[in-house]
Order: sequence, then C-alpha cells, then structure tokens
Amino acid sequence: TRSTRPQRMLKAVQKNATKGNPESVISAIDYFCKHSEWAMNVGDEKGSILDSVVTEVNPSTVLELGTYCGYSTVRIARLLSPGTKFITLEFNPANVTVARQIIAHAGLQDKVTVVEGSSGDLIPQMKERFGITTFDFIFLDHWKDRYLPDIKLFEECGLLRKGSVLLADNVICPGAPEYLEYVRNSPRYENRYYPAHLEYTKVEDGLEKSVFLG
Ligand SMILES: Cn1ncc2cc([C@H](O)c3cccc(CNC(=O)c4cc(-c5ccc(F)cc5)cc(O)c4O)c3)ccc21
Ligand SMILES: [Mg+2]
Repeated sequence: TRSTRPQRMLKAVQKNATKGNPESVISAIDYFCKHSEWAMNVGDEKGSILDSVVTEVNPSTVLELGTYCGYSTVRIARLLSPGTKFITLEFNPANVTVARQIIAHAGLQDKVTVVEGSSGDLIPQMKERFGITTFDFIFLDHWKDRYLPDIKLFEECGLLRKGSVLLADNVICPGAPEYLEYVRNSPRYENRYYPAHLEYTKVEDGLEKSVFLG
C-alpha cells in the first residue's frame, strides 16, 4: 500500500541526514518540505523564533502539544540543558512511530519522551505519571480548537507558575482566534506576537508568546 507523507519524510531524513546531528535532520526535513512535499512542520522561519524563545527561557520542564513528525521536537530538544524534562504529546500512533525514529536519528531520544495520547486526557496526568508540578515552557502546535480548552486545563491543573511561557504556532493560519482573544484579554498573561509566514510559504502566519503572571 502507498506510503504516507510522514513515512516519506522519515526516509528522506534517513537518506540525507547524518545520524546524531540534529542540525542535519532539521535541514533534511526543511529541504524535503521545500522541494518534495509540503508538510505542517513549524519550519525554518518560525523555527528560528521558537529557538530564540527556548534559549531565552532555558526551561527545566517542557511540554509540546502535537509532535507530528518530531521536527519541532528536535529543534527544542537540541537546545535543552542536561537534566531537562521534555514531554511531547501525539494522539496519532503512526505519527508517534515516525517521530520516535526521526528524534532517534538526531540522537536526541534520551532528551524527550514521546507520549501517545490526547492532550485533554494526558495534561491532568502530568503530575502522577511524570512527576511534573509545573511547566516552564509549553509549545502549542496541535488541533487549533484545542489551544483554548488546553490552556484552561493547564490553569485548572495548577501546571503554570509565575513566569511560565506558552508559545502557540499558527495563530493566524489556520488560526486560533478564541485562544488569541482569551490570552490577549486576560490580566493573567503578558503577550507578544511574532509575525512570520506559514511554513515554506509566503502566507501570513505568526507565533503568540504568553507569559503567565500567576
Ligand atoms: C488533542 N491532541 N493532543 C495531541 C495531539 C496531536 C495532534 C497531531 O499532532 C496533529 C494532527 C493533525 C493536525 C495537527 C494540528 N496542526 C495543524 O492543523 C496545522 C495545520 C497547518 C496548515 C496550514 C495551512 C494549510 F493550508 C493546511 C495546514 C499548519 C500548521 O503549522 C499546523 O500545525 C496536529 C492532534 C491533536 C492532538
Ligand atoms: Mg503548526
């Protein structure tokens, strides 16, 4: 049967990237998406903004919602200090399988735990399953209509502390209007919008950074 786009992306990484070299994995995926098949990775332009925020926060605990093929997982994991706890959630088992292989090709398998499941089910389990009380950095890149319910879940579960940083992809395209309205109208968040473009295109998109004020 015909392969899937994530499987073809994995093959491109295994063929073109150097094992143990995260930069070459990132480049191989970007090349694949620019010259073979578009895919919904955060990409190089927004990825550089992601890099700068992760570096600035230098988090001890990280959560990513929406692993997909592991592109942003590799971008984040390659910047983390030793001992950082990094969890990424993916509901689609086929994506989990591809992502784990791409992360392993980058040599970052010991830096991150890919957990199969849905954010709504797993967020309330962070304390009991992973011993995490609060997250320093959260990257939202899953279903756009889940951004709002999940930030509310973080608040309800006490998973945010004064200074926790949330970074949301695609707030313009496909868009997360209810999420934007919530964080921008809430006195509990300080926000900054980073204008950019939809990965590998000229379409307008951007990232919203929200710092929890407690
Ligand atoms: C609940 N839960 N918990 C964990 C979890 C994990 C997933 C999956 O990783 C998954 C699967 C499919 C879609 C997404 C969201 N991503 C997108 O939809 C997206 C679209 C586009 C775009 C833009 C323009 C287009 F024309 C087409 C697609 C550009 C982007 O950067 C995206 O991130 C995420 C899903 C729900 C999950
Ligand atoms: Mg995205």
